[in-house]
Amino acid sequence: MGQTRLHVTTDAAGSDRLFMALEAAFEDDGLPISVFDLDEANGVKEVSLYADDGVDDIERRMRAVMQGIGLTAAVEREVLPDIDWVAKSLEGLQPVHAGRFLVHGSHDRHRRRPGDLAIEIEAGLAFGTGHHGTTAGCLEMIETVVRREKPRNALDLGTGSAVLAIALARLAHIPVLATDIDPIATRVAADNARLNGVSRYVDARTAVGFQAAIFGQRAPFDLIVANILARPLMKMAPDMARFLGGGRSLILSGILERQRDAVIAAYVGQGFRHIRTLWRGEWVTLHLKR
Ligand SMILES: C[S@@+](CC[C@H](N)C(=O)[O-])C[C@H]1O[C@@H](n2cnc3c(N)ncnc32)[C@H](O)[C@@H]1O
Repeated sequence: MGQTRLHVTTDAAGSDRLFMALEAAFEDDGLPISVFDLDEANGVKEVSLYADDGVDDIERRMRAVMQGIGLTAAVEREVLPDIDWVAKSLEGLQPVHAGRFLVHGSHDRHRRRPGDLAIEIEAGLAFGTGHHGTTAGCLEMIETVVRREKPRNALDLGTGSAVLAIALARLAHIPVLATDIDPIATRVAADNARLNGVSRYVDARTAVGFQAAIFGQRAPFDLIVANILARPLMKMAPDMARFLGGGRSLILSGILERQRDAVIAAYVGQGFRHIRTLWRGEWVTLHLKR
């Protein structure tokens, strides 16, 4: 059966509140939630929650969440076709440049230019085609940090398609532990590492946060990159401090501009200092050091 998208149209302030409230309410269900600009000039946004089954119950809970934050708006449904829509949507996507990196699909191999560090990402079920501001921000930050610090082992936590792990491997030729909570993402990550000729560097594993023995075995890391979301990243601050080597760099993304100060504060509390912020749309990417 296809997936159902439950969506609500609202203004910018309403979409922020709804996104956060849904994130909190559905955290344990692990349902994807997204915010999309319907009309950027007029601040009209659409918040979507994707459900595979139990849609009536999820819609009821979604309405209760909206009631809880005093948001009155219609919840609409769209049954998504049972086709590989990710593949379909990627067919039309343009390659993305971020620093020296070029992230592209197989159909755009001919558009690589000399000097590009090309990363080919096949259409798949995992997040990370380079088009999102958080991925592009991380790619840019990775280029700067790797050039300056020459890390010798790295961790990409929340690897998705492995786009960042592949970038690290291609640029620095170093072992990268690439972990994700989602076993499908981990499988896609390993496939993409193979496709890009870096499987000897990229070790894709399934793990929730830092809950696996492999982290202890591979630590301390010279560089950690984590593009997840602000709240889980704040919770992980003590573990990041534990597994990152002294004087080493951490790149964080998946953070909205308005969450930036809170995330920095959580990390300063663990002995980190803020080095640089990159803004991409409403998203920020942080470079921190310990
Ligand atoms: C925004 S995507 C980033 C993907 C890719 N790294 C990129 O930059 O495009 C976040 C990824 O983090 C994973 N994730 C979310 N929470 C996690 C957790 N607690 N531990 C490990 N992975 C997590 C998700 O499954 C998803 O693949």
